Amino acid sequence: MRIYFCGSIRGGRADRARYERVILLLRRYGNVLTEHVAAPEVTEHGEDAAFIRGDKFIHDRDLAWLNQADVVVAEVTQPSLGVGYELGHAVAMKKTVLCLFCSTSGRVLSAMVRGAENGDHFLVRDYQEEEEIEKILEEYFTSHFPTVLHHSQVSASV
Ligand SMILES: O=c1[nH]c(=O)n([C@H]2C[C@H](O)[C@@H](COP(=O)(O)O)O2)cc1CO
Repeated sequence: MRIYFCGSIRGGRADRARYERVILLLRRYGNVLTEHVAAPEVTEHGEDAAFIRGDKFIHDRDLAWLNQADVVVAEVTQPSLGVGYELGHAVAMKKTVLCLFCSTSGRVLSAMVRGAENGDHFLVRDYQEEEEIEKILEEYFTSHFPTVLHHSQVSASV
């Protein structure tokens, strides 16, 4: 199972540590293609600040990964143009998408994300506390990918 995780980078890094926890949990279900989204060395300037390969490289690489992905999981609390763009492409590619939104953040999620919810291939799940994410993911992968081998023996320390 190839998982494309989306989280804000140039939109702001306030939730970076949360992305790290989500990625640790996602590893139970498959290979996370975009682990760099949670990397502490990736600042709000983006990866390019660290690797100097350019925005075109980042864009084309990420769309190729998105194309390969079996599922897209996005943490959408911190608004991000890049995450919105990825979600639009994911819908166009007919990917299965789960968005996670922290309802106690004081933010209101974009209608273009909340309104894309269709009860099936595009879901938005609200949580109040980070601790709820583990259960949300477990329920999601169990119901949407019942045949996927759960790597539950791999203890993700979160
Ligand atoms: O350096 C980067 N590397 C990268 O992979 N991205 C992708 C992955 C993230 O899910 C998303 C973040 O977009 P933004 O930077 O607009 O917040 O875009 C975005 C950037 C910087 O825009």
